Amino acid sequence: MLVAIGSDHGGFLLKEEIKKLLAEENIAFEDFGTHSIASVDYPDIAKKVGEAVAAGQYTRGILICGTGIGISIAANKIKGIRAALCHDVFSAKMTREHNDTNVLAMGERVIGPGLARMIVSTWLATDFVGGRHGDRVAKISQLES
Ligand SMILES: O=C(CO)[C@H](O)[C@H](O)COP(=O)(O)O
Repeated sequence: MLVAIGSDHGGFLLKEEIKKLLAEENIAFEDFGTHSIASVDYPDIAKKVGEAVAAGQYTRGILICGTGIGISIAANKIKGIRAALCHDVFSAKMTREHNDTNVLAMGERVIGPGLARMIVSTWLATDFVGGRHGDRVAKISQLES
């Protein structure tokens, strides 16, 4: 498992918290920025992380902005990316089992670090179940061509 993580300024503090979690769980990661609370544009970060994941250089991506909405919309424009905005543990589990999502998005201005940690741990630990869900994910991929 190799995780690409990134945020805009609105998600910077939560990104730093999630990096601590990844280190605690011995999960390798690379930080694609931003590296301070100075204002940046979230599509630029989504592009860096999304393209790295879509290219197969990283197993999964984690993206954080203020709400998680903009950065997930941007990531989902990249071919091969299935990004899910999750602010609860149930959705984090189900989006891995049913949607095989390869990017998790969250909003620092929406949830606290404790819940965010649980969401990340659940999302990283949950496998795609395949079967009928595989057929549906294949149909999502067909929408890209
Ligand atoms: O949540 C976001 C996008 O969905 C951004 O983090 C948010 O729009 C940034 O806003 P501001 O420039 O006012 O800090």
